Amino acid sequence: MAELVSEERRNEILPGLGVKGWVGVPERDAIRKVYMFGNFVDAWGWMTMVALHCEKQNHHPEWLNVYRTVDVTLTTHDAGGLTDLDLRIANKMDELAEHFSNVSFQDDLAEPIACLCGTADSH
Ligand SMILES: C[C@H](O)[C@H](O)[C@H]1CNC2=NC(N)=NC(=O)C2=N1
Repeated sequence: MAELVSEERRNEILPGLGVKGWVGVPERDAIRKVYMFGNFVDAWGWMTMVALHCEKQNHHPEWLNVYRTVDVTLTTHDAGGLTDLDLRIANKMDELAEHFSNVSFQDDLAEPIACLCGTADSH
């Protein structure tokens, strides 16, 4: 089974994801990003590309689409928190979003990603 990301690796990786709009989820060992695409078709197209990738990896996001926004939460249910699978999928999501013009992310989400540094120790 995939292991929770170590504190050392969190300190190394999470700040970079934070710059790209990923935040921590209150009370959960999970990361979240709200993408805003140019329109619904782009949002859905991106979700389709991501879904095929996730199915291949057998690792699936919690996500919600409303019109041109996609609110994504990543965590590994089997492990009860963040694993490398989540970090890899987060990077893949950002990479696939680059195929679209006029994409942004919501940057006023509450919880800074740094709050997840060290969370692995408490499990
Ligand atoms: C049986 C199957 O491998 C598991 O249920 C997979 C499927 N996709 C998953 N996705 C996520 N996000 N977490 C999991 O623990 C998980 N487990």
